[in-house]
Amino acid sequence: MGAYLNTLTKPQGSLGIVEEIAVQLSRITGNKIPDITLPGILVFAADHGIATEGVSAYPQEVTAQMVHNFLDGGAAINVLARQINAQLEIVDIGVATDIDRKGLLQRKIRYGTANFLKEDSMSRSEAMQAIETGADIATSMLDKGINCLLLGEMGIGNTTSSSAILSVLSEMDAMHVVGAGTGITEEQQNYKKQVIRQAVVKRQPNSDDAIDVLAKIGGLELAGITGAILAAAERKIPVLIDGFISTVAALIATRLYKEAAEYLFIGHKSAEYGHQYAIKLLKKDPILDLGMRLGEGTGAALAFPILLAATNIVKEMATFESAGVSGKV
Ligand SMILES: Cc1cc2ncn([C@H]3O[C@H](COP(=O)(O)O)[C@@H](O)[C@H]3O)c2cc1C
Ligand SMILES: O=C(O)c1cccnc1
Repeated sequence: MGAYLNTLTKPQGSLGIVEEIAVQLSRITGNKIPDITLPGILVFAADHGIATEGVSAYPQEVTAQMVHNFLDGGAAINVLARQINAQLEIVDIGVATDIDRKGLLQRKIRYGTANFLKEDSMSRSEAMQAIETGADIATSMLDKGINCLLLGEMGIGNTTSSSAILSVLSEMDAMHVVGAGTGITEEQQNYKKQVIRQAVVKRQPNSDDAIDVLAKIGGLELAGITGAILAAAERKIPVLIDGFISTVAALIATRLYKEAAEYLFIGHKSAEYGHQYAIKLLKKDPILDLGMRLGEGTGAALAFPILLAATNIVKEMATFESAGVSGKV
């Protein structure tokens, strides 16, 4: 693929990272001209018991309210999904209340996680069920012809769970992995760090056992994303990851199946403080850096046109030979 890119009418390497993306996409799909024209977005929604510790700027009920907003088409991810003609599915994998709405994929494992400062977020079997659910839903999306998977989440309190997981997997103190989430003050961030430190000491997640980490301090939507990544990797389908939370779920996926990393693109660099360390652990460079810190899959949806551009370059550009342009001297 690299050699073919050098036959196209441009100075060698001049399309920079777009060329690297083209190479990775062709490696993933096994096609010189990868087809990613049917993007699908999965947004996993779930609640977090840790939200009762006052670690978010918004109350827990916003999770369910945003699910309604997703189904009504009014959230940021709806706008961006429409812009790229992506199929968008919303999954209730663990919202704390029942949501009876047409169009919602109702795959609730439990009514939110437990407060992991006091007890394990969920049982090991619930964590595994949530991973399987994510894999199942992704597989049925791929069965319908989706050839590029974009992943997002909604869950008030989930930056606390993600930071806790990252601190365990990176062996870094909470100081380095905690950020403002939805916009908490510095004082609240200090408290969030303390909560994470205490919870990790109490829960003792085994950093060599990613399922144990998910069960003890994780979230159901994170587990869903992990499962969706594993399913896409199995089908050799590229996956576009969003921001901090979904990158942490991707880290879990690569701990379960190292080769999953090959299928991943990080859509953007989140403004959430710990994201830089999460992407460093994954050994990936984010595509965009727009100062965003939203989640929902928005950074993935914004990066998708860059992936599409990489495939169109390969598909449509003339070669030096076909265009009669002189090559390198
Ligand atoms: C209205 C609204 C829409 C959102 N969409 C995504 N998030 C993002 O913020 C939450 C994580 O931040 P924290 O850990 O501070 O609660 C997640 O739901 C994430 O998806 C939202 C948050 C809010 C308030
Ligand atoms: O980067 C993210 O995904 C993110 C950051 C802050 C809040 N919600 C999501």
